[in-house]
Amino acid sequence: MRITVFGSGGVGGYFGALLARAGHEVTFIARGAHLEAMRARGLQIKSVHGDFHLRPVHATDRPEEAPPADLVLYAVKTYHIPETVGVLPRLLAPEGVVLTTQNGVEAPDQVAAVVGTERTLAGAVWVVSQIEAPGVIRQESAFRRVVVGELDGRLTPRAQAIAGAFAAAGAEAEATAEIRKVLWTKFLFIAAIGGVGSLVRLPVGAWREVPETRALLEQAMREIEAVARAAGVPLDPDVVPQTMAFIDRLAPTATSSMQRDVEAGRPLEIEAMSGAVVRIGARYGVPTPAHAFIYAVLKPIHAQAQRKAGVFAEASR
Ligand SMILES: NC(=O)C1=CN([C@@H]2O[C@H](COP(=O)(O)OP(=O)(O)OC[C@H]3O[C@@H](n4cnc5c(N)ncnc54)[C@H](OP(=O)(O)O)[C@@H]3O)[C@@H](O)[C@H]2O)C=CC1
Ligand SMILES: CC(C)(CO)C(=O)C(=O)O
Repeated sequence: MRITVFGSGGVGGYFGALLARAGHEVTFIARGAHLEAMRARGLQIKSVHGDFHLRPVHATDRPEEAPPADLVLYAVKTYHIPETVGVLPRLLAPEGVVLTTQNGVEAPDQVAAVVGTERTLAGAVWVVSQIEAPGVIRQESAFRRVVVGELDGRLTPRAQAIAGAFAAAGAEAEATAEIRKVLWTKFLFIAAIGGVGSLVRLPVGAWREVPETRALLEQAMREIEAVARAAGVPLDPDVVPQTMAFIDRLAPTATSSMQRDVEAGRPLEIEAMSGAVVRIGARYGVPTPAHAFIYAVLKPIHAQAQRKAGVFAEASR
């Protein structure tokens, strides 16, 4: 397959590298020091599943230099979607599709609004992976799972072929006829633990058994469950106890990526997390006070980090 990775960070860089190692023709769209390092030294993967080094790699910051793609792996953060989504149609071959990888539940529809539902596949991704240094990705989790689905709920050969390509490259991957349910189930987990963890700012073992904090976590999950049901998403009846049990099994040192972003002063995907719960809840008349509170606290922290990131970007030009 001819693949373009748009956003070559923790997710795009890691899975793109796996796919390139498996023999696919991969172009990486990147920028800044990470792009320069990839051009100069290739892309180095440090992973619990084995280190490897792709060299040379085809990396560019000019989308027009990417050959028409059968698959675009779209892996920018959610706050970069508005400024990048317009480029996607130009990256695609006539039968090409975009696979979204973002946390949250809105990216697939944002992409479909630009490239069309028939050219959009939604992906749900489980991995812990990040840019450790320019040109270097560190992948830390035993899990590296991708679930792929059509927005209209059909189980199609193309979704199966793309999941098959990820599986052949080493990931756990499957195609599903229920991608909205999968995305919302992950959302219920990540927006709740990410939101509460970003307020508490301690590893999960320090707060999941504190009765008041546990109650807040459960309320944050129940609000997402209520919004999902109002939106017609058929979550499992016991999705909240299932997710609480999963959180109880996490290593006590675990944190979410949003919590790590808060602690590092990076921008946050807060609009796509609690922001989305509040917005979608309002659309269906579902009250979401816990997420409204989380959103109100984290929104200015995100804004401040974005201002700082803008200043640094300006200074490095
Ligand atoms: N990392 C993980 O373990 C997981 C992440 N996810 C989700 O996957 C999505 C991607 O996350 P992640 O991979 O961590 O994000 P990263 O920040 O690691 O990677 C995104 C990359 O896209 C780049 N980018 C953004 N805009 C452009 C542009 N216009 N041109 C070129 N490059 C651009 C960023 O560059 P720059 O830094 O310069 O902005 C960055 O290198 C998120 O929605 C996240 O929630 C889901 C599961 C796990
Ligand atoms: C929990 C995890 C690692 C699963 O992929 C995740 O998506 C995140 O921390 O944002």
